[in-house]
Amino acid sequence: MSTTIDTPHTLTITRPDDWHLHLRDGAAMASVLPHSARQFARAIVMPNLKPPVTTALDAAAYRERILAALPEGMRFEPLMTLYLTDNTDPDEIRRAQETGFIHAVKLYPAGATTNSAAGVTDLAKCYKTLEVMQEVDMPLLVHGEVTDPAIDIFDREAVFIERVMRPLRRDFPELKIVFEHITTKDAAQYVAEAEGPIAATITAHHLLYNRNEIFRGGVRPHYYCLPVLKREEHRLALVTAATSGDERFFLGTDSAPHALGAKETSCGCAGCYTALHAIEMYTEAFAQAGALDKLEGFASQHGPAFYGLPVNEGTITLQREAWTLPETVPFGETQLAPLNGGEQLNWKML
Ligand SMILES: NC(=O)N[C@@H](CC(=O)O)C(=O)O
Ligand SMILES: [Zn+2]
Ligand SMILES: [Zn+2]
Repeated sequence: MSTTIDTPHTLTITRPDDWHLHLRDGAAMASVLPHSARQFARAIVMPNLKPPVTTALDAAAYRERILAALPEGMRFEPLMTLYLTDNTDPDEIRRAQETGFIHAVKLYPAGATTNSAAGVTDLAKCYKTLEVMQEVDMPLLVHGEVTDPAIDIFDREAVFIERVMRPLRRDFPELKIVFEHITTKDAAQYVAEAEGPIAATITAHHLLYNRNEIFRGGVRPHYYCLPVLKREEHRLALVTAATSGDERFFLGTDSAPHALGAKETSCGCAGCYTALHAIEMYTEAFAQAGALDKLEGFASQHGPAFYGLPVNEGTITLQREAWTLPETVPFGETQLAPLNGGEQLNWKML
């Protein structure tokens, strides 16, 4: 770790939010929710449940289950999303907008990632719905990878920009878009240079690790997520974007819990569980870049500005102090392994 001698020992920032989070449902959700609520005041909650959250009614019920699972004394506001399908009714967008608690609609290209089978097969089928989203100012959140099996897995994000993102933004120039969990210099550059209402979330693991981590001394399934970790040059471009102070880039953990047995198997699920220690991971990444002064903007200010929400009241404090993460934590009836389980971290939230 290259944390230098003049790095401060404590850092206090406005309480952050997580603009991309998987909470799952039921007992599993009840296990992971307190981890996010410890650090974040709010989170954009992904709708890729089984079955997916496709209507305002589904989202209302899911929101109630989340609030009911929140431990006494903890405060946390789930910002709900809808899962876009080929058949999403444009009127559903108006209903969602009227709720006040649905803040975005999520595009999963069918087959691109975990629980995306019900996703969009052809964006042309969604144009009427996208028109209404643009009209009512409902953001579209995008898992930006093509699903064409002929495209190398490491190129799927860059190809998505050309095949999907550019035509989409040409046809809907006023539609608010978040390019979720960007992993390449291509995406960072595209967002930094694009005109109009586009932003990107960046995960802590894509700031800290490159693809070597998946194969360090053997296959390490807990480092496998989608979009998959990329080369070092891409990681460096993400660090540059996140620490630039550019309002278009903000925090989204993409913490994606899967039971231990679903990760450590012959065909393991995609997803890194980072909700346990996300803000400490981000702090490490910003400290390594000598950019701790840019963390508050990225973690606490740029996201609310994009979504048109107030910045949180209250603060959190991080201290430079070594602590060891548990190897596993409960996950409903079973266990899950957090990323970095059993390893030491350099920062601790007080
Ligand atoms: N990121 C992942 O690898 N997995 C996510 C889905 C997603 O965000 O693409 C999940 O739901 O498990
Ligand atoms: Zn995704
Ligand atoms: Zn995700």
